[in-house]
Amino acid sequence: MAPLLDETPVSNVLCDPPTSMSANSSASASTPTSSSPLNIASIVSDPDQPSASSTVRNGVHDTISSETPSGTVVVVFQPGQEHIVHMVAEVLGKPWTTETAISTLSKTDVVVAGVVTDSLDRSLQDCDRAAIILVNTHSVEDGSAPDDTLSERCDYEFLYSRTPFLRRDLTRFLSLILGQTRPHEDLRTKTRTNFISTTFPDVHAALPNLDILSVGSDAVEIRVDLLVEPGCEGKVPSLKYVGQQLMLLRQHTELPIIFTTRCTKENGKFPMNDPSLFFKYLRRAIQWGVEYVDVELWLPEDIRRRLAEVKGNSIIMSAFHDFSGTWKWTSSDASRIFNESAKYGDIVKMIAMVSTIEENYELEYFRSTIKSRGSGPPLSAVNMGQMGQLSRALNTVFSPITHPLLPMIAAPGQLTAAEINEALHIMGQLPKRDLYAIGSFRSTPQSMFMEKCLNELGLPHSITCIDRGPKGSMESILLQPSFGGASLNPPVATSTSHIPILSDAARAIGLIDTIAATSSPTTTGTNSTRFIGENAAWKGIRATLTRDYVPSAYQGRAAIILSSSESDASATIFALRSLGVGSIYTVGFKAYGPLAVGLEPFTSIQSVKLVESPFVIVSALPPEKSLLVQPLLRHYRSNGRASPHSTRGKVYLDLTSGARKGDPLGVARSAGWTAYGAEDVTAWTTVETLRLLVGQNVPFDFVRMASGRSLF
Ligand SMILES: O=C1C[C@@](O)(C(=O)O)C[C@@H](O)[C@@H]1O
Repeated sequence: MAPLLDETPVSNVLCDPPTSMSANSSASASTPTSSSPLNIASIVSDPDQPSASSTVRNGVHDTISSETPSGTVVVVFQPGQEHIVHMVAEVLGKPWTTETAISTLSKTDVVVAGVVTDSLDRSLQDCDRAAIILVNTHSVEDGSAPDDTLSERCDYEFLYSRTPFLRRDLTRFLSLILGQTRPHEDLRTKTRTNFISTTFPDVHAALPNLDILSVGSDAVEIRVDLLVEPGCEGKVPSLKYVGQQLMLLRQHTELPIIFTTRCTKENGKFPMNDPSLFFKYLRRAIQWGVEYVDVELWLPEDIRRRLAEVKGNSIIMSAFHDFSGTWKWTSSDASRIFNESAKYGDIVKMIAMVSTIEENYELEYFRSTIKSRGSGPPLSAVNMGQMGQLSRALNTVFSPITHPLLPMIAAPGQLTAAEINEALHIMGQLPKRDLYAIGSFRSTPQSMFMEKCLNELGLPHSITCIDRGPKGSMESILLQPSFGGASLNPPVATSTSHIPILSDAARAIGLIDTIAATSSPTTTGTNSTRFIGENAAWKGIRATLTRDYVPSAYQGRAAIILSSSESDASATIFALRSLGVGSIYTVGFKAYGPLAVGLEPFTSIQSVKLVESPFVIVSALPPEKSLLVQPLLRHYRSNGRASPHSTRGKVYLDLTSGARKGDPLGVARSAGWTAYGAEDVTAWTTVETLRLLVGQNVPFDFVRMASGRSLF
């Protein structure tokens, strides 16, 4: 048997990572052995804070979604590419082995096992196939493609090249295939969703503008049929080429991808004489962990059913297009098509070419009859052609959009996100709102950025930056009749008057950083607007923490939070609890609010030394105290002898902003931590804030690019 990394007996390692130990427990094998000096006494709070069970997750019961994957993840790797097995284990926060008899492993708890391609047959002997998730991994760096039979044998396939994006792409892939992130769950709750139909023959051409292209989009469509493989012009691009193109696209956008093989009869280039070709490509897309797969309705039912059976965590978009110009939304065929699509589709897309404006009204009537059913998959329906443009503004579910920077439009009559918003505004569907960035000078750059986004998206709203000023001045803004929402930096307490409704997160955290407008229908048929106090910061923290680790990597693991006050730490506590962390040890503050239960304050240097190695440390210290975290980072450095590699201290998040003392991020990186600064959290939080304020998606990469390294 190949040794596990730390040479711990296999029986000890093939089990869940150690659960948290109380600060009062005596030292054990998992106690860090590093003897770095600790000098944090000056920030340790009084020991009178009662401690309670770390399993209590009050306030966040609705947000926990970090299930541990069930089954052994077997990573098939090419000779010489063992590093990919380590990386999978890292991302999952699990120990790994290159144990070759999988049958013995699958009876134990979750573990990552690497199997080199040549020994797959031997390794799988007597193995319960249902107990393992077989992931083929293949480096495309040398231009090669995986062996087709090997790909087909595996459940999933990860194509990679050694770029700075590899880790992030792997995390996203694993999170999706293991069901730990479900992007569609989030998108289905949005009032409107758009996707950008890219029409590039080669994804490379899209990369320089991808960030700007996808402002206002919730997903990116790759039109596989429009890809042109060099040397194979006029032919269906090979799976090898498609795989590389998809990998490239996914490495450059955090948005979910829609994989489309549009047929020749429906304005695409995929030949229709061999439906099994569609199955092959779409099945492979599912194996590649693509979030949305477009399955055309004309395909034989057997193919559609089989795709639905193997879809895993991908979402099937059933697609029907009619270009005849004679097809009618009022015909009985419309309902028949919807029902047939709904058999295997999670979303039903119906699109027809029209030549009169009335056909948009007919579509709206059809839409309302489908809505009135109250169940079944959502309908995404638009008309093509200039006369159909109205329907593109009225459709709310995954509206296909274009952008001036694309080489061509994907279908006649397509509009940009800005055009749709402008049309909605003119029709009275998107009234102008006065938005505010309320706070200190810190909110100015953020509000300037938001203003640019409003312009880019063609939104009619205004945004005004104002200082919070004396007590009561904010309240007077909230009472203005044209008030349309606000971002608050710094956040305000949930007790602030005139914000009567709170989200669950804001209530638990005790802070509001966004006031969002929600409109709901009244009994008289009109819409009434209400304002809700939200907290976007915790989502920014969670999104940052799950960039390089899947959510379950945090489950049951210890965390340390350093802060000068409970309020500076509360969004972090909430985010960590949403990831199901184990014990949370606190340094520098006492907690009394709804999130206090289960926190264990470090009471002395001794208690720091007695607890298990934390998986994550978050510092929310003010700049003048920022260096106080450095001894902890050194103490729990990642080369501690006692823990296996894949379970030792991992993530350091530094929420301190402004001129600071010391260089905690530098110290963390050199001590082996994956370290993030406040800028990442701020960018993710801005994504969430824009979504709450104006219901539009502005991708993280765009925010990060536009904000530079130091802005807001
Ligand atoms: O299904 C659709 C919709 C579409 O045909 C349109 O009409 O905008 C554009 C296609 O790229 C996409 O796959």
